[in-house]
Amino acid sequence: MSKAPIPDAFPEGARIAVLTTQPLGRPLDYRAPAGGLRAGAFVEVPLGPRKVLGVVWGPGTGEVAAGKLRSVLRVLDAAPMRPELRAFLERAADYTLTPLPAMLRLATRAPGLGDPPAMRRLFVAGERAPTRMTDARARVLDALEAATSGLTLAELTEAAGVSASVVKGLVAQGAVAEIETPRDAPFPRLDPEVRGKPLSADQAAAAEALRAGVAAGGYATTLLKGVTGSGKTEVYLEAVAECLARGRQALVLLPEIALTAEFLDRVEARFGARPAEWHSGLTMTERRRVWRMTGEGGAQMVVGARSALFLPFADLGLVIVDEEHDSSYKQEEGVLYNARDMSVLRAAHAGAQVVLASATPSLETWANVEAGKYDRLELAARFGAVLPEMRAIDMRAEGLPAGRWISETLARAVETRIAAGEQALLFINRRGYAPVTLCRACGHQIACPDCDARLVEHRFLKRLVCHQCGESIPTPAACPECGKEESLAAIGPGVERLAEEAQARFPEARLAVLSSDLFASARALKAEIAAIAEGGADIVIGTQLVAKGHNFPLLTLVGVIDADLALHGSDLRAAERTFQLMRQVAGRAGRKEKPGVAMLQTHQPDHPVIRAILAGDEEGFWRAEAAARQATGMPPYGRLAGIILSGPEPEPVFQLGQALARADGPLRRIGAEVWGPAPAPIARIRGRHRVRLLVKAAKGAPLQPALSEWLAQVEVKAPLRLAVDIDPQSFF
Ligand SMILES: Nc1ncnc2c1ncn2[C@@H]1O[C@H](COP(=O)(O)OP(=O)(O)OP(=O)(O)O)[C@@H](O)[C@H]1O
Ligand SMILES: [Zn+2]
Repeated sequence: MSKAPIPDAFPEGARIAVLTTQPLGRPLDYRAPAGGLRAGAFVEVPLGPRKVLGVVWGPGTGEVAAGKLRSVLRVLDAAPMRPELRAFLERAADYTLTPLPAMLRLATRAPGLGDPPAMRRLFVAGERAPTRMTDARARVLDALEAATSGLTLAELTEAAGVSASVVKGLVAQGAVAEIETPRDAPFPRLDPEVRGKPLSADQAAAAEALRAGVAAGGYATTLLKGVTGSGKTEVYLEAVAECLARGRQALVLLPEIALTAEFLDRVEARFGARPAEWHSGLTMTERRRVWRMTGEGGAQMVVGARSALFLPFADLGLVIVDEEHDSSYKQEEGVLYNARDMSVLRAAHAGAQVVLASATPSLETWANVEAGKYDRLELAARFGAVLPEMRAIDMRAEGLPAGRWISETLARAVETRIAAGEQALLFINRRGYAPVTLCRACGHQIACPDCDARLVEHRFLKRLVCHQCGESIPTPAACPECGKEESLAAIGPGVERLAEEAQARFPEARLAVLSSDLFASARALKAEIAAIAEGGADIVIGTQLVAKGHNFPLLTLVGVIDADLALHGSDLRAAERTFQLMRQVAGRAGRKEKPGVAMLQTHQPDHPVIRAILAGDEEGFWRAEAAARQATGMPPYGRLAGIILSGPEPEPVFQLGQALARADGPLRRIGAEVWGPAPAPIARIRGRHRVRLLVKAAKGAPLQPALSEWLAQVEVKAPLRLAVDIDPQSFF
């Protein structure tokens, strides 16, 4: 049966369907305005008394009576949304069971995106130094230096925390200049012909294979697996070069903003200019420019966080997902999606190549390679360096006194490194000073009033902080339960406490503590990372922030304080996560001339996961892990969906869960099982009680339609809420 072609140009008066970002579910019918319009056009339409943004989705469906049909108010001056992106949004909405308008919102996150081109006044650094430097003036100059392009007066005063008169004063002295520029200028051209670094034979072979994929065009996904420090970045930049040379656009996703600074420098070295950036730290002006320029082809390359994959690329040819195993690619709030998986989906629609780069790929990706869905390229050796030696420190034999966490063996190794002018990293995956604050008099543990979680002491902030909701209280002097003074004791280590111990143990050493909550801004964090790379510290103490892709040339020793920490969760991925994290953090050691060592403090040196980490037997580890998941039908060999119900009172939440469990017919029909309802491991967050159900289905089962049918049977009325998490990564 052949379908009639769907027209994509509509004359004045034609009935069209417009999808808005309002929570209505489906597109609504409108009438095309004078001059007609095309499918994909961005429009403004009336909705009740309001004017809202929408996209022409296709011909009208006829659900609005002809007499009630309202006309499109205006067609916005923006490149129409391409069929590729519209199709992707529909598929992504179906896959994640997200209403289409919420998906559209992800793709339209730029202010004033339909405004006509205009000039505006920006402030940039001037030629001269200010006559007299003050704190306020220094902040203005810092803010200008940090901005990717100039800033408006409002952005500059906001970023620097100064009044407009400070800026005007600097302009008068020539230390700040005003320029008139088009609101949305194209980004500087990247030149793929600038020569890259000479590649090793392995690197060149992998780069050639990636180039060939890009040259062939069309969709394919390749895993670029390379040990830490093997030069994956250099290799995939060659694929970017090929893509740019063919006039198509490239997107590089990074898991962490703190990684972008170093990465942008490398791009500039390779292509002679900096690419566009997309992440939560952008100003509104920058956002709008990036959004428009990706749509008009004025941005050849975008480096960004996960939401960059919803940008309106004019011709997307390549997507790189760096550190593809990283759990931060899963968005855990709002629309629940995995940016790695959605990148593959987007690329399939756009006819683009995908490169998933990692030293420790996810089991999902490994399984897709095994199944022949993804290609695989391998970099087995470090570039100009050797892999670190891995050792265990058996903590049962160390006899460490209570309240101390650095073993003698590790401490001596640190001293040796410092004496040699090298750096050591002490790694603990826990923010704050101590995870538990306990009253020695009455045994009370201080908890968050709104969450089922203990408050974590942050001594640096002098507060107790809830890691679930972010609320905090000043650290009390007396027990809030029994009132006894000076009875509160910190139990267990966090990164701040470890720093305290290290300072006492190595009084001469210069310490740098890297934890996301110790930095007021992403910029301050980037500056600290750059300072460490240049040798500005002897000992780096860090959380998982330091495990990811940083290059610290002087770092030769990594000490993991508690390698067992993540091993024992009920989490399905506990083994996989531990393996990845330990291999990644160890991979920070010995990346240049001097060889490195990683020492893992553990109480279970014979645990199979710890042994696999030490032996570096990756294929063996993956095969064992895959076999275990296969035996239980767990992902990636089976499918899961989490249902999270919440509400201010526990009873109605449970009743809703029970109603769902009883009505499991649609799930049973596809052979799926439902577990629960059960209180969530964190049974209350922000005052809302939480209940979970877990649906498990066979790999090929039509899970989403069954879930839709199942969930449609119950009515979820405010204040109750229901969230669906397809392929859940977390189970809290
Ligand atoms: N061909 C090359 N010529 C010169 N330097 C190189 C080359 N390949 C890699 N390097 C250098 O080696 C270091 C490691 O490379 P890169 O950061 O690309 O590794 P990676 O595989 O991404 O590591 P990780 O997985 O640990 O993040 C970098 O400092 C990089 O500049
Ligand atoms: Zn809380």
